Amino acid sequence: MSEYVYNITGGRPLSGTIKVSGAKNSAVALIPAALLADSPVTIDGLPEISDVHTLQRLLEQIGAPSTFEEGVMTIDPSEVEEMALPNGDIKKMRASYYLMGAMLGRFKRAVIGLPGGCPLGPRPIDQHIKGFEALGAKVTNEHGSIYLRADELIGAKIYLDVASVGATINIMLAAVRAKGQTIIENAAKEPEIIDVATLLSNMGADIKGAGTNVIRINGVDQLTGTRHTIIPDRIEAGTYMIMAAALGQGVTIDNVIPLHMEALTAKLRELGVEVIEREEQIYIPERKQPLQAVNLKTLVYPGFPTDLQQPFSVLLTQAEGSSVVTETIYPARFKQIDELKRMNAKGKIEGNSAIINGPARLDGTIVRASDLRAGAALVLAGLLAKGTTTVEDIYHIERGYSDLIDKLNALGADIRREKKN
Ligand SMILES: CC(=O)N[C@H]1[C@@H](OP(=O)(O)OP(=O)(O)OC[C@H]2O[C@@H](n3ccc(=O)[nH]c3=O)[C@H](O)[C@@H]2O)O[C@H](CO)[C@@H](O)[C@@H]1O
Ligand SMILES: C=C(OP(=O)(O)O)C(=O)O
Repeated sequence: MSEYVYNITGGRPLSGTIKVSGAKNSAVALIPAALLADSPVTIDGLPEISDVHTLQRLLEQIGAPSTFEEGVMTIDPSEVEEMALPNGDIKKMRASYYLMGAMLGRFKRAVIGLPGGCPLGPRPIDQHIKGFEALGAKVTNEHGSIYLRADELIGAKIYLDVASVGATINIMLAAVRAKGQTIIENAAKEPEIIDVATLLSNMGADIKGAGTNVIRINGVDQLTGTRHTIIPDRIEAGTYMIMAAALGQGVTIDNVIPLHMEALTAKLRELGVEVIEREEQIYIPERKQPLQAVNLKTLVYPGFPTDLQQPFSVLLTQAEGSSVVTETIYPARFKQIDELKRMNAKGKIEGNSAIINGPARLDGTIVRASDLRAGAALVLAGLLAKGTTTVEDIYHIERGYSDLIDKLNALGADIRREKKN
């Protein structure tokens, strides 16, 4: 439960330039990765989101203090201690699981509580554990904490049953300090994995193939501090592209890597939206034609990202015809649909698909963000709706969007963060 809500007055067009922050899903791995160094690591361009602050507190607890100002964080891991992190902040986010790989790599031991994060249906970590075990760790679950213990870590060949982002990065974090070579097969290929591999390589690690489905890591004895600039957040950028497609009178999305956006760009064009790619920007001009229904399937990168499915489904409520959205990553990731129906959207869920019929004129009401991207979806619904929309449980949204309100209000939106009545 959150004390604050977003009150959104809908129907206002968006225009101007919006700047994307550093990627949440990189940030939450880069910060734990710094624990593997023997001297300070500086990361530039971090987003101001609660997941970053939560990690900062967790690092502080284990003796790695940091400073964080204007997106620049310097972490001093030189005195970090092997301490258990069973409860509290560890449960407030998903990616606290990266402390397992980082602590295992550094100390060959770790005790870390099971993570929290968005409730998207089952989110097992069996592939992370399989990887740690292959490297020689004994892994047990005791009273809700994962205990990892190894005499030494030894490189191994690990085939992931699913191309998991978290497992790929977590295994990489431990394997950079293992003896000999680790090969991760069926590795995930998301851009955030390349970003983490870049930081680790600049710290002295030997990693080849990040961004492909086979990653080879030769373990090293020591990693040292460095400075790294994070990649832009492709999910934040995508959220703004979708908002611009819905309500834009000419919106420039700045600080984006257009190559990372290709699946969304192609889908938007299919829907009837013009998308102009520039070097580090994407421009969405005012739409001159109605949106046409499209079908969509979420896939691992470079397919359509599951994290954009929920905001995109709101755009589909505005399209003419019937769209089918199929989730292959998290089959039950459709909690936004019931809330959208309360706002007059027409749709239903069948198995791992949502069928959305449009166009619908959305009406403002009180809705609840069940998770981060459902929250972003409801903000867009509120921007489109007639009257006022109140979005509750915004703490989910603030886990992943940096300065969302200021950025959107600067484009012409009317969103107020207010105490719940
Ligand atoms: C912090 C972070 O980066 N979060 C992202 C990361 O989450 P996360 O790393 O948790 O997602 P994964 O890539 O691991 O999960 C993908 C699929 O694999 C399954 N799975 C995963 C691990 C495992 O050990 N066993 C298993 O079965 C999951 O249930 C899911 O169906 O990637 C997801 C998929 O792109 C995104 O939605 C999240 O925003
Ligand atoms: C699911 C997400 O985040 P997390 O993995 O941190 O819960 C997300 O960013 O959409």
